[in-house]
Amino acid sequence: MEGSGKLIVFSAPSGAGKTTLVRHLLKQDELNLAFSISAASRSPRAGETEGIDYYFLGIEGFKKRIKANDFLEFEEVYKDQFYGTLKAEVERLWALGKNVIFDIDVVGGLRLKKKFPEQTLAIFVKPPSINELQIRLKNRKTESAEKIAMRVAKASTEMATAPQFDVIIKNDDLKRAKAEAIEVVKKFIQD
Ligand SMILES: Nc1nc2c(ncn2[C@@H]2O[C@H](COP(=O)(O)OP(=O)(O)O)[C@@H](O)[C@H]2O)c(=O)[nH]1
Ligand SMILES: Nc1ncnc2c1ncn2[C@@H]1O[C@H](COP(=O)(O)OP(=O)(O)O)[C@@H](O)[C@H]1O
Repeated sequence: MEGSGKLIVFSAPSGAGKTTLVRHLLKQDELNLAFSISAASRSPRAGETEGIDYYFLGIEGFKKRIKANDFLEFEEVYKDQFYGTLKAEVERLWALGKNVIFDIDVVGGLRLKKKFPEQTLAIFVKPPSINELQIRLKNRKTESAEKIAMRVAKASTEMATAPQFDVIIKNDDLKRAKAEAIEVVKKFIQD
């Protein structure tokens, strides 16, 4: 797969604030970004829309696409919960002349960086602490206590991958983190 667009990857433990930062960047027209809509094996949450937040394939549908070699990368992010980037999605956005921005897990993020080393800026969003992650996920009210525990349990291993990323943005003060995100992405796109 080839294309001239750039890839901006945001990875972090769940609750660190990637979605918040990515949404903010998408509002900056001068960055010419488009969001890579991932495929997911899970069902939509309240407020999520098919083809906007994810392509919700269901577990069987997802496995079919794995067999067909349709993914650029995919991961079983949590037990029995698959997420992945479809090749066709990145091709679609490159064809529109866009730089593509991703909200994906740390393993997927590093895999994309390896596949497209020159074209990719891999950003790790670092939460102030694991305890703060738990508080944010509780406040977000989208996950059951069990699912929060599962996400928090994974956070330490994910935090250990931070040094492999090109940039680490600490998301303590959100306003500052947003400004830093714009600055690093702008610089990468202009270079
Ligand atoms: N490898 C990979 N991970 C993804 C992809 N899309 C989403 N994820 C990750 O899957 C995890 C779960 O996403 P989600 O259920 O929306 O939970 P949230 O992070 O708590 O909002 C997050 O860590 C996402 O970054 C993808 O295409 N590939
Ligand atoms: N700097 C911050 N301080 C406090 N709360 C934050 C901050 N950044 C994000 N949040 C909140 O924390 C929760 C998790 O953020 P989200 O962007 O959904 O994370 P992720 O996509 O990494 O799981 C959301 O409810 C969000 O509004």
